[in-house]
Amino acid sequence: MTKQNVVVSDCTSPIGKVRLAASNSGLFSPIPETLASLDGRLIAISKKKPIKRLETGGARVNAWVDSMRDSSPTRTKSTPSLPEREGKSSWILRHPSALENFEQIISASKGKQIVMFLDYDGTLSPIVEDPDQAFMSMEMREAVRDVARYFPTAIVSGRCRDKVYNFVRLEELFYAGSHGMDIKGPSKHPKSDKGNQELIFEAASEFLTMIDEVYKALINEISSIPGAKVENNKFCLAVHFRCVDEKRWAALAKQVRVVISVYPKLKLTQGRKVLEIRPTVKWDKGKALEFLLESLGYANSNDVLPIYIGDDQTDEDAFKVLRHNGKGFGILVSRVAKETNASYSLQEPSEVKEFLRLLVEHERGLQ
Ligand SMILES: O=P(O)(O)OC[C@H]1O[C@H](O[C@H]2O[C@H](CO)[C@@H](O)[C@H](O)[C@H]2O)[C@H](O)[C@@H](O)[C@@H]1O
Repeated sequence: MTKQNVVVSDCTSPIGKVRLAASNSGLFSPIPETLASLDGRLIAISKKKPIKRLETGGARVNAWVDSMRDSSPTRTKSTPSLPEREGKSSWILRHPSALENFEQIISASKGKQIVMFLDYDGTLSPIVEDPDQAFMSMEMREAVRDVARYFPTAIVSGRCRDKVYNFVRLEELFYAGSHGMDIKGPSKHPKSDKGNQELIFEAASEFLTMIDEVYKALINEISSIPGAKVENNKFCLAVHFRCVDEKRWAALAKQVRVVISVYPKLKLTQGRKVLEIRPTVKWDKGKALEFLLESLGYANSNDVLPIYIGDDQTDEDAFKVLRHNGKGFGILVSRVAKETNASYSLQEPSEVKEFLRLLVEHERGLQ
């Protein structure tokens, strides 16, 4: 790989500081276990399997490669076709379509303020090989813009906040980048209890230098692996292996783990064909969701219905918060059945767009 393959960050410097305690949580990644049916399609059911952090031995590397292989399950030839399957999936019964159950969601929102939380990659934009080309469609952008007219709306992404803003380009939204560690609100938002004061929050400012250091080390280390990319997401890093030959995944995983093994305050997690390096702060998309609800004046309120739509493992933190608080709904975007704390499901970004449109239509009908 040449260094031109390396994605260079366009992120800016820190604004404020919030110090949080470090945690040493373990790593979990989805391992497909069995197959079931989802609306007539074959689906692999994933189970979380704990993986110990930062060990670089052979068995551990194999475990990592297994979970890397399964981090974005796709249908293969060995997968039975639609008619080959029988029976109803218990998964789809537990996580029914948010489109087919739209009325149920609407009736739960009666007398409540919907607050919309949207993940970016795989939710608003389709998954593509080049992370810099993950554009959302004009129609999706319109749908998000319309939703934000009626409901406070936040984009919650693993990406650097500036980068995700550059993809979405809607000033009226809240943006939580770096998996929620970097939050900025619109300069004016009537619902915010901060009034017209701009909302800015950073959960891991003290890690900026470390992340930058690791970024440089990783660029150097993985430059020999064709297709590998490091993306600087400001408070975290993403090492992409979507374009790396599977035979090289073990080498890549090992190199990444060797680099971060000298940084005990960083942890390694997985997303869709991506290894993510994050500070061990107790902050995630779930905390960002709570923070934003509080900023909007809805802490401990029963008058709010948060809806969070996301496709990835890191979105589970937000789904968990909603489930735990018994308020609002998580909606998982996935074609395959996964262990999830989401209440509903949607298959792909086009269904997300449809769902957003239905919400807007419904709200317009009320006015
Ligand atoms: O929280 P998200 O907004 O979903 O961000 C998670 C990661 O998304 C991006 O990577 C993913 O999408 C890429 C473009 O479709 C794809 O090439 C990659 O394989 C996916 O993992 C983003 O590039 C990462 O920085 C984010 O952490």
